[in-house]
Amino acid sequence: MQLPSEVKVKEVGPRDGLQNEKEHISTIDKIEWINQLSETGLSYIEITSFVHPKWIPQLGDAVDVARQINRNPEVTYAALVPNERGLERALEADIDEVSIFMSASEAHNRKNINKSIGETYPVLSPVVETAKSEGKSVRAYVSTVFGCPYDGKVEMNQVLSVCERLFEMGIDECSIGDTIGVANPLQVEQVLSSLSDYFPKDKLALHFHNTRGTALANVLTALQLGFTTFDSSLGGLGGCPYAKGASGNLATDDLLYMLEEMGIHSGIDHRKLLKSGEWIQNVVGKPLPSHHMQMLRSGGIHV
Ligand SMILES: CC(C)(COP(=O)([O-])OP(=O)([O-])OC[C@H]1O[C@@H](n2cnc3c(N)ncnc32)[C@H](O)[C@@H]1OP(=O)([O-])[O-])[C@@H](O)C(=O)NCCC(=O)NCCSC(=O)C[C@@](C)(O)CC(=O)[O-]
Repeated sequence: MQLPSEVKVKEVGPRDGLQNEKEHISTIDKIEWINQLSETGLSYIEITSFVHPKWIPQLGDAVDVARQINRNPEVTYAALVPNERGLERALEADIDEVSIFMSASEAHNRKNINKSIGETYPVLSPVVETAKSEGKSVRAYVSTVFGCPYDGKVEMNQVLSVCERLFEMGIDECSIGDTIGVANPLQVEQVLSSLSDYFPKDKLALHFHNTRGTALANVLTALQLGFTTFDSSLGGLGGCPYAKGASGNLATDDLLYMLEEMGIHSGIDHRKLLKSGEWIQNVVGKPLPSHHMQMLRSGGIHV
């Protein structure tokens, strides 16, 4: 089996993981969690979101969180930004990387950001331009690539067209999202083969959800095709509140186990990561879905 020797894992727990939590998590706890994650060897953490606080109340403290964390110079601190107002707040908070986002399907795009796909480009284009002129790198998410909770199947041409427009704007990386966890390895192979006909593999990341238990199988397929950047959330926390049925991101702890056992280096300390997973599990006050968190709870492993 042909596999890369090294991958980059992008931790999205503090943003994607927490955005769907109903119970308010205090700003102090968010900061403490990000500080812990910053010492695990992760090189990239998406810490919050500068969307409208009415749409995602849990992350309404984005500026305070971003300003008060301890910045480890080895870590890139990123945040979601939907528009120029969000960018103003992100720049005020001195975020390292700006993550814009939109969907490959019309219905999810509208439910999530209140605009059609066509109306979204002119909103995002000045965000990319200003962010770049301020010296920030920009990543884009394309959601619902493998299926939409409202429109169903998403045509590959639509995915390619959205990615092309985003790269034309000047983004540095595009994260391909299985927002509702419907993808399977065969589909991943088909979609990634098409994408790599048009865009360099090292400019694409994979953002899988484990809603139906297929996330790690999808990662393995992507690894075999030479993709090396994966988004994940510690403990499997997370999901998009504007996609019905979207649950659990691919869990960083489970991903890391598989990578390590296959000899693929990520630079992350699994034990420190699990300790931090136990800590945030106590804060959110409910069992986290990852396999490693289940094993910790049952006493099958200890940290
Ligand atoms: C995009 C909007 C803002 C449009 O929402 P809108 O209501 O259409 O906004 P608007 O542009 O019409 O502005 C209305 C008011 O909101 C203010 N406003 C406008 N923007 C902001 C802002 N950024 N921060 C603070 N305030 C803001 C703006 O200033 C204005 O204030 P007023 O003039 O009325 O006083 C809204 O729909 C929104 O915030 N949506 C975000 C929803 C969200 O975060 N969803 C979860 C993201 S997860 C995801 O997408 C999937 C992903 C990335 O994880 C990958 C995957 O799994 O596929």
